[in-house]
Amino acid sequence: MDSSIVFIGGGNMATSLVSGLRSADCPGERITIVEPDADKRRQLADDHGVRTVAEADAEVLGADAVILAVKPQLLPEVCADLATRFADRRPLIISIAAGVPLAALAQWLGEDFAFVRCMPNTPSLIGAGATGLYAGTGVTADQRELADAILATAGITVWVDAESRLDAVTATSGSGPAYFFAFMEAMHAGARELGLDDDTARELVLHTALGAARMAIESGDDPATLREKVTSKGGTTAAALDRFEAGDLNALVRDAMQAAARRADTLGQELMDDTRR
Ligand SMILES: NC(=O)C1=CN([C@@H]2O[C@H](COP(=O)(O)OP(=O)(O)OC[C@H]3O[C@@H](n4cnc5c(N)ncnc54)[C@H](OP(=O)(O)O)[C@@H]3O)[C@@H](O)[C@H]2O)C=CC1
Ligand SMILES: O=C(O)[C@@H]1CCC=N1
Repeated sequence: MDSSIVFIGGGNMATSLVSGLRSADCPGERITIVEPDADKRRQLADDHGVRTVAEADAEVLGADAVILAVKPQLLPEVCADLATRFADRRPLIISIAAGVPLAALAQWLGEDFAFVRCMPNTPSLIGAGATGLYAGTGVTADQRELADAILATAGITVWVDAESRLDAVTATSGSGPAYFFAFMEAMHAGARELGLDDDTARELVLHTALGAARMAIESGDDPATLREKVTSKGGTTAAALDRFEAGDLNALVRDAMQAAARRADTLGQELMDDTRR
């Protein structure tokens, strides 16, 4: 890829995406990270061979794509500042901020930009990410291709045809890694309680998670079929799954995901309300 890409914010997600881009042979000199923290700038430059700057100027913002990778709560202020720094060139703006609607970005940055809103996840760091994307009006086919190419260096990409679906993507794959990590934590604790030492418990849990995910992807069978294949009648798995059912695991997961989706929705609304005041 030879497009020039600028990240606003050099935190966890920007690092994950830069790592994907560099692994896909995107030249370091085509990537600029705007990050106020000097230690982070040094680390990013050392680890990934990219250009880093403390503040964006018109030259930096004259790139092909500008990726907004700061916390949603900082976006109104960051965008208001950026809006004064663009020259005439209008790069594609790609936002990875959870919950922030394109209407809010247009309000803060200006209506004359093309926007793609997306939701990546942290496994992007190792090229195993999953990203949902939505293209706002005015995004050209080339810009859509560029956004897809950038995010595809970090894993799979899926496009949704309604912006509201990104809240569902956020609740599924954006926050999703944390659900699986929480489950691993719980299993790790459970294995220790059953008498396994810490390292053994950890190794068994992590490789079980990896094996289950790989099998679900590589076998093509759906998870319900794979679950049934593990579950011998009257056996140990049935004993455990019965406890999940007694605790209504399905309802709990549904409820948790709905809470995440609702939070994505209210996060954006709160920011828009704050900046209208
Ligand atoms: N974490 C996740 O799993 C996911 C996060 N997201 C979204 O990604 C975005 C970034 O999240 P994440 O990477 O976790 O957050 P981080 O806090 O790790 O990164 C944000 C970075 O932006 C820097 N920053 C602060 N102010 C400015 C500024 N004015 N100009 C440029 N950079 C600035 C921060 O520096 P400092 O720390 O010094 O303030 C920090 O390094 C969020 O909007 C989040 O919703 C999307 C998908 C998944
Ligand atoms: O928790 C959050 O708000 C961000 C968005 C998805 C994952 N992390």
